[in-house]
Amino acid sequence: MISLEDFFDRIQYQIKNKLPYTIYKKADENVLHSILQNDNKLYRVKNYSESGFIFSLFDNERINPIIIPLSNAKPFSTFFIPSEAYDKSAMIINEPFHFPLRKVDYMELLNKALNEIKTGDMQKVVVSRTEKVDLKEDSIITIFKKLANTYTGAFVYLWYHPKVGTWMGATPETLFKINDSEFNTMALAGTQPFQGSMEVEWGEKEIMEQQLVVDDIVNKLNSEEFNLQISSRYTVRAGNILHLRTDIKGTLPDSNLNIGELVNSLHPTPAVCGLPAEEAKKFILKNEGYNRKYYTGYLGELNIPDFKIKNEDDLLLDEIENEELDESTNKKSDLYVNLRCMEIVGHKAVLYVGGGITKDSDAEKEWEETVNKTKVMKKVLF
Ligand SMILES: C=C(O[C@@H]1C=C(C(=O)O)C=C[C@H]1O)C(=O)O
Repeated sequence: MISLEDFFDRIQYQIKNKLPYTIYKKADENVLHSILQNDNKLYRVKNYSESGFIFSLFDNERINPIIIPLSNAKPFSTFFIPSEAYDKSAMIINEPFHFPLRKVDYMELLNKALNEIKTGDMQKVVVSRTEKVDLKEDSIITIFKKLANTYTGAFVYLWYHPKVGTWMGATPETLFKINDSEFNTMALAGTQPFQGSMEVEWGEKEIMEQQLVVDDIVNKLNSEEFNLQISSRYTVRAGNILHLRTDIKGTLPDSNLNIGELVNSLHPTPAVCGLPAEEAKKFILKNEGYNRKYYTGYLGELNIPDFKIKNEDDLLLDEIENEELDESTNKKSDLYVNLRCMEIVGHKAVLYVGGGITKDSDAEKEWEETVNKTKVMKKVLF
């Protein structure tokens, strides 16, 4: 472990020298991890046997994820105690939208999606939009620290590559985790604003929308082979909003399982695309009117040695050197869906937000949902 100051000095070095890096903090852990690339090349995943931090587009059919490979990068970790865990009250942010997307355009997209669902074969489609805001704070490190302090229950990350750009987010959604033969994932869908209580009622629309995600994951995984255990559905909080969540866990049927195959069978889940997936994706690419890029893609650790740094007791661990990563170290993968994220472009942030549409959706409410989702990012920007 290195000191917090040393940790951020090393990040500043990367920024100054335009070298790729990522910083991230997992949910409910008090450790910041970083992986700092030694050169400025753009590496891509070849066969998912590599170790590193991966970053994938939503539309990943023709292009493999970017990787910051441990073979050309150094991982560092530091102890980090969030100083401002999220407040108990709902967040109210009254700020003008600087570059508002015309609501009418989004309403048109929502109505088109609804119409397609009612007249065609699609059961669900997730549509989305962007919103551009001016940054008041110039330092992305400061914004990242605020994000990590505020959303202690999320996977919070900052990612930079000179050939791609800067992305940051606080996502509540796991694509999957693999530790040895243990496999964990979740179905997260359905949204309502957090208004001070977790004891809330969910409408039929949200329950059905989330159940579609559960069923789809279970179908794709082959329940018996994975020996799946499925939790009951419960409410989780992600900042100013609540979601429905089901945990799904199992055992990998084959220790040589190709992670790439698993990724490609699960992504994109109906939580970010729709059902049937192909039709929903086609609808999205044709009608959304902008490029999602890495929003609703996936990101995180691929085959990373298990450093077992989770709390203060592990502080004695020394800086982790690449030399220590031998074949016998247990390797874990921990991948997330890129939600509640933004792209930093100059002095502006492009916020990405969306929501699932089913036959029972109300366009006005879906618009409101995206407005609420932007507040997750705006809370740390204003
Ligand atoms: C698409 C997003 O979130 C997804 C859509 C949700 C919904 O429609 O209720 C809920 C959680 C996520 O699975 C987003 O945050 O942009």
